[in-house]
Amino acid sequence: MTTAPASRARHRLGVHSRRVADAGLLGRLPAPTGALAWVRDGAGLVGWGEAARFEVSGPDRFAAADRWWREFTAALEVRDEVGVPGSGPVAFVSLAFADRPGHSVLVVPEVVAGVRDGEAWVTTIGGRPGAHGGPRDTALPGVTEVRPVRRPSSVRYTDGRFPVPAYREAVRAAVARMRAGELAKVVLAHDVLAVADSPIDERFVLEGLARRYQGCWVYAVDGLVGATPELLLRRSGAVVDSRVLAGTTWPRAGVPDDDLAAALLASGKDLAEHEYAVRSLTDALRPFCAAMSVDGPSVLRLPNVSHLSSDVVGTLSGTPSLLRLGEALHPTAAVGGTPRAAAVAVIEELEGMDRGRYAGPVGWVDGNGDGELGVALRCARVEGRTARLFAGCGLVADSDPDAEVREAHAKTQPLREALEGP
Ligand SMILES: C=C(O[C@H]1C=CC=C(C(=O)O)[C@@H]1O)C(=O)O
Repeated sequence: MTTAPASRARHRLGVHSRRVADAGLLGRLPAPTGALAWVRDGAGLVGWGEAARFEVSGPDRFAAADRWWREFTAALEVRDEVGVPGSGPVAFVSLAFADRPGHSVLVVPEVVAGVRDGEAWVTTIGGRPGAHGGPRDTALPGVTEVRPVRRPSSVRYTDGRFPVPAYREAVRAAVARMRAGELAKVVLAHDVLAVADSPIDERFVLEGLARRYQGCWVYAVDGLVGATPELLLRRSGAVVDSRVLAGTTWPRAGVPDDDLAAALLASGKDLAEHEYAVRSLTDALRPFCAAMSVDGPSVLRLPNVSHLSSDVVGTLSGTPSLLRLGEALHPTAAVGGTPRAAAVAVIEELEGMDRGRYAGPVGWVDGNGDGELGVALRCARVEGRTARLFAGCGLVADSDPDAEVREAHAKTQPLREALEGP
């Protein structure tokens, strides 16, 4: 299913990026819903309004999104006074994990506020060419008021479509299949439903995540809100980089963090999980690169969990767009498994739920094909008073179902905290 872009996109739209004073990012989002964000430690992009939207599903979703974005940007009249990745036209991206049923979306905001290397700018998209304010404008276009951020006074939790007891059984079944040699690794996830007493303000969740999960990419696209520590791929011209995570431990009473980190680095099970994930990424990226290097694993410490982490950097040999590179890489064995096709089939069979955009690529692309795509982890799909939280764990032949249930619970902590507030 492909939805045509808004009819406005057929006319020649104006895009204007200009420098402004840095006034923060998340605090500028004007409304409780419809937030667009990709922010890490105060830098990144936020957007609001909708100049155009593209929706697609199916195995062709990356290519269709890429084609639509190229056509859309080719028809724009761009005045970019900033000239960095993320200035000029930008689309926020959130793609489905699976080929089916899946629902992927690109949203082009009317206004984007960006911060990069201490430099701030605003981009307006969709006005008549040349109609935007000049450098003396101080008010942000498209914003009449920033509505106060609301917090729910209570949140309760209830089963999602794939509750914990069924998840534990699915983990057991997957482990049996791996012991029988059917596949080497698979990542199984489950969901939890949070129900608040009032409509959830996406900005409240984003701000809570940004405060507690520094070093993570805090994101919101079309109601999917989260803070991911994992970067599928960033493209800045000819340079690409990725942060691969797999292999996890979590705080336990009486065990010093340093001991947990040392045990993680020495755990054969976690090192194997990690190695599958790194290899899936590097094998898929290598054909596009003239050079590539891997640094890791080391331990990435977050407030709720610690992960084995490797950073991959490559130099592209051609000029594939970020979306086309994402198509080759997704899903890595950090969210799918090894071999990929067998793992995806086992996920579909044993989870029996639609992951939606959880564990899919999320982030932004610009008019040069640059951008950042994270792996949509530690997230919730927010709709009115409900938020559907997702968490998954990489499994290998010697995984323990009870430990995986505890690990998945630790991975929902960021969203539970952000929904409930301080
Ligand atoms: C699938 C998730 O995490 C992945 C990323 C880091 C570590 C993982 C692990 O150790 O299982 C998972 O591969 C999730 O958070 O839902």
